[in-house]
Amino acid sequence: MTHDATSDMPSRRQLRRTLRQRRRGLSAAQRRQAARLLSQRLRRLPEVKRARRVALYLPNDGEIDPRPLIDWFRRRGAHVYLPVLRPLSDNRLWFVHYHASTPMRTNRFSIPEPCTRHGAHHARRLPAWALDLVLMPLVGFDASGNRLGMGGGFYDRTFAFRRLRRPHPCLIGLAHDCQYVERLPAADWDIPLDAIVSDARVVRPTRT
Ligand SMILES: Nc1nc2c(c(=O)[nH]1)N(C=O)[C@@H](CNc1ccc(C(=O)N[C@@H](CCC(=O)O)C(=O)O)cc1)CN2
Ligand SMILES: Nc1ncnc2c1ncn2[C@@H]1O[C@H](COP(=O)(O)OP(=O)(O)OP(=O)(O)O)[C@@H](O)[C@H]1O
Repeated sequence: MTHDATSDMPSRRQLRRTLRQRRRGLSAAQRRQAARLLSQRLRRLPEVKRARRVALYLPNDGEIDPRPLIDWFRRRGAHVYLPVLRPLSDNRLWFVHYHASTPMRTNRFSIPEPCTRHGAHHARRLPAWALDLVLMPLVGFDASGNRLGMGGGFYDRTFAFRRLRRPHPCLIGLAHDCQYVERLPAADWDIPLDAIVSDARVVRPTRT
């Protein structure tokens, strides 16, 4: 009989369902407040202050909203990028420069993303390794800094190279604090994050 430390925990699928419901259940006022607190917390972190090329995301499915940071980054002369699903469906992400007049389209998950068909935007596309900082969405996080995502493995695949080439880019998961669980069942392919920041805490992973 096989036995492992995660066998008595709810499955990743069950956890995803519960935690996604939980974040979607927050009121508009709670979301606004959480986004404000998150932004204040992030602005104090040295790796955030230092970053020149930053990827964030447009919130979907109750995710905590990183958009209050966009103007702050721009004022500091940093460039902001958004994830774009790579065509040919290899389940990896590209990052495309994002500003007020960036042409957008919705991807197959109905999330808006910069439209890369627009010729001028090809040049504004960065591979993942060229970023300084990636603020990534998550569904669940735990005290050791493990991350549970939407289940597509997009971020895991895109940043798999970082196992070999640490510490660049810096990876920070963002969450509503209600997405915290004491212990997540980790998977072999999970990429280690440098920190997870919520409206109420900063988790620095304990493993190296
Ligand atoms: N805001 C945001 N952008 C992101 C991600 C994310 O998690 N959040 N991603 C992080 O990887 C990538 C997209 N990955 C996603 C994976 C699954 C679903 C999702 O909603 N799945 C639905 C089924 C939707 C459908 O098939 O039409 C579901 O599971 O219920 C969304 C995004 C890239 N962009
Ligand atoms: N580096 C990788 N190479 C190949 N397959 C991978 C890699 N990372 C993850 N996968 C595959 O992707 C699938 C989804 O992974 P997982 O459940 O960890 O996604 P997630 O981290 O929750 O999602 P996301 O990163 O999109 O937010 C798994 O079936 C896994 O086999």
